[in-house]
Amino acid sequence: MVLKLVDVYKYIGGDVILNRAGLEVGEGEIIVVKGRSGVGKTTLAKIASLLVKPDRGSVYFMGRDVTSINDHERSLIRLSKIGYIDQEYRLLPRLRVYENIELPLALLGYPREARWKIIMKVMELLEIKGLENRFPHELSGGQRQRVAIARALVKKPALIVADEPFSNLDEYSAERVLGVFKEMAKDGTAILITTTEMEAEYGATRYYVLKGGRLYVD
Ligand SMILES: Nc1ncnc2c1ncn2[C@@H]1O[C@H](COP(=O)(O)OP(=O)(O)OP(=O)(O)O)[C@@H](O)[C@H]1O
Repeated sequence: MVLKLVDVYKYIGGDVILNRAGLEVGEGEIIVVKGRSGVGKTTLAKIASLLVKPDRGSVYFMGRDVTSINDHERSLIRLSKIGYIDQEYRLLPRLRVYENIELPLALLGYPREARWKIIMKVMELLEIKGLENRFPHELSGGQRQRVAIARALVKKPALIVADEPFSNLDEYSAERVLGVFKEMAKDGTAILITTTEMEAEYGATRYYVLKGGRLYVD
């Protein structure tokens, strides 16, 4: 199992957002969490990507209990093993597209030549080649979203957590991104996707619905 959440609770401003939520994502699996707006999908995605700690419950990553590890260890795991696609993209505004996508590879010490090859391949797959030298504010919403996706994919993480990754994409681009996720799953990557589309059919391994703080298998 790549990721396992057990009896996770999260309280925000006195409200219980996650109420004994449990979830598993195995190697090569695509898991989709559906839920209406404001139900707690982003909160769940942040816990799944080790950005946020649950108030109660346990988080296991690659067989290890990571619930209480320190921030430094948490950052190292996130940098090397987890690709998080933020709903708001969070591209660095002063860096060009190429530099944004390059950042995780640079931090992981990939040599320049190898970085270039990997980045060009991923940009081609996501159909954003040619935008290398733009700044994030010079992109459309859908292009920004794909740059954020590219940045999460280049390091070939063990787990991808994608928080509403298709929300700004047209049908064609969404299909294309889903195709890339499926290829990565074939290579063993575990993928967790959230969506507000309650009828979504992504050819996933398993669907959950998040409701009242609980996750139900759909
Ligand atoms: N920092 C915060 N302070 C106060 N309330 C918050 C905070 N972050 C989230 N919430 C609340 O927690 C609940 C869950 O938010 P979350 O962003 O996880 O939902 P979501 O399902 O991802 O929503 P959406 O589909 O609209 O993105 C919401 O009611 C939200 O208002």
